[in-house]
Amino acid sequence: MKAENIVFTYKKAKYPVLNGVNFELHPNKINVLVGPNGAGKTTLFDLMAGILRPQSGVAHFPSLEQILYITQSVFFSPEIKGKDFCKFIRRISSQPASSSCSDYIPIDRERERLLLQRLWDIKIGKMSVGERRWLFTTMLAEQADRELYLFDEPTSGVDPTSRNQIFRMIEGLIERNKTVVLSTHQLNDLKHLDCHIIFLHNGKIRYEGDYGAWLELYDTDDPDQAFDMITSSI
Ligand SMILES: Nc1ncnc2c1ncn2[C@@H]1O[C@H](COP(=O)(O)OP(=O)(O)OP(=O)(O)O)[C@@H](O)[C@H]1O
Repeated sequence: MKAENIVFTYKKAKYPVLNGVNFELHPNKINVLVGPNGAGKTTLFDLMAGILRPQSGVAHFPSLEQILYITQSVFFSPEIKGKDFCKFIRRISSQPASSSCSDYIPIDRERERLLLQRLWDIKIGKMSVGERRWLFTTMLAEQADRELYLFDEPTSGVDPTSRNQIFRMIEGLIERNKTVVLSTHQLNDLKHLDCHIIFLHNGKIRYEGDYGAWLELYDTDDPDQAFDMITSSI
């Protein structure tokens, strides 16, 4: 799965957001899209999902039926409860919807089972931002069987324990040979993960490769410093 020389300009915009973007997704690592606010990460997700089409260049990604794309704002009625959401996701994945909370998270993931139990009878509108994001990301990714998973900032607003749970779930997808791309501004979270970094800035990919090699390139062990250096040098 790769992008070749993608150029994309929004209608009425003076300049292209993406101006000759090339990268190739790594099948066995967590692909992480990094870049400053407004760099075009969400735009690139929309292009990978086929929601937007490039003005030129070629996007080699599966068709939308083979993609699970969890955007920053998944909308569900605030009136439905955690359990209604879980059952709904089961039904649209053509699986029987169980009324038992414990059927939705494997038995060895005790903390996540407790969290789901807590959210089971709470309305989505009354959950915190982080609780809602954890529920949407975990349930959708666990139930849907796709080739490519796109997560736009899945851990934003989520506490460290739940962020870890989301990363464990993502590692599980990779073990099942799924391709995963996520975006994040929390670069320290990536330290202990096997990541393929795709760094987008000023319309182009400025770095693509291993997370450790990226830090070595900037002679630092602080990813925020490497981020600062890459964005100030161009
Ligand atoms: N629908 C749109 N029409 C016009 N311009 C847009 C549209 N959506 C985004 N943009 C512009 O395109 C640029 C890239 O936006 P995008 O949301 O892809 O960035 P991002 O890297 O995801 O940012 P962030 O890290 O803040 O989420 C921004 O300058 C934004 O203002």
